[in-house]
Amino acid sequence: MLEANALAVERGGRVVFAGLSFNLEAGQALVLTGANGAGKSTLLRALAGLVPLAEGSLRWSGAAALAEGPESRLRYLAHAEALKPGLSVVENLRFWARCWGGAVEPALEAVDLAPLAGLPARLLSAGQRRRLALARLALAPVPLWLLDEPTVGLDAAAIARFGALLARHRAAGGAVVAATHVPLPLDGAGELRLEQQPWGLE
Ligand SMILES: Nc1ncnc2c1ncn2[C@@H]1O[C@H](COP(=O)(O)OP(=O)(O)OP(=O)(O)O)[C@@H](O)[C@H]1O
Repeated sequence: MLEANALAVERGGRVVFAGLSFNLEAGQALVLTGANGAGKSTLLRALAGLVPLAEGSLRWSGAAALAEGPESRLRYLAHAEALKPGLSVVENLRFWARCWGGAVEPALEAVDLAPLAGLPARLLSAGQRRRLALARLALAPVPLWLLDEPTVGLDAAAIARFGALLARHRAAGGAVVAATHVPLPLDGAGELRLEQQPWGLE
């Protein structure tokens, strides 16, 4: 699905990482680990096409991955939930469903937020906000999910539900790349450990 070859990214004139290569096939998961500042978020942003590559190449394959633009190929969930605080839970999801398609009710059910559907997003707890962000993944299917510390703030039940969502995505041929400092519910995932660059330790 995705072949990353000798990737390098520079930020602020410094090399964040270089020479990173990996392959991701349908159904596979890759967990990015490494110290603070090692470049996990930067790699996710580069895979999402939000940060330019200084070197290397990304090659996509498969009809779904090549269809139209990045929106049909991947979902990127950053640290920030990017919610609209004045809109209710269900209105937030409807906004994204208008962009990407998909059904709102099953997505709310997938993260157990249906009972809070009418609540303004500004009133959600930290874990509920994170669950609403994750609900976006359950809208329209895309081949690749890029997730930055997706379980931060989630309780045990929410992590289990998220694990089920990940498993359904992978069983349907989806792939996952996730940055994390804690174990994730991703059976059989590979690990790519990013090493801190020397300047990051100064
Ligand atoms: N726009 C930028 N300009 C300059 N340096 C940047 C920029 N964005 C990120 N960096 C630097 O790139 C390095 C990697 O940052 P990144 O956020 O990718 O690390 P991370 O591994 O995700 O860290 P954490 O575990 O703390 O989330 C850091 O040293 C950071 O300061």
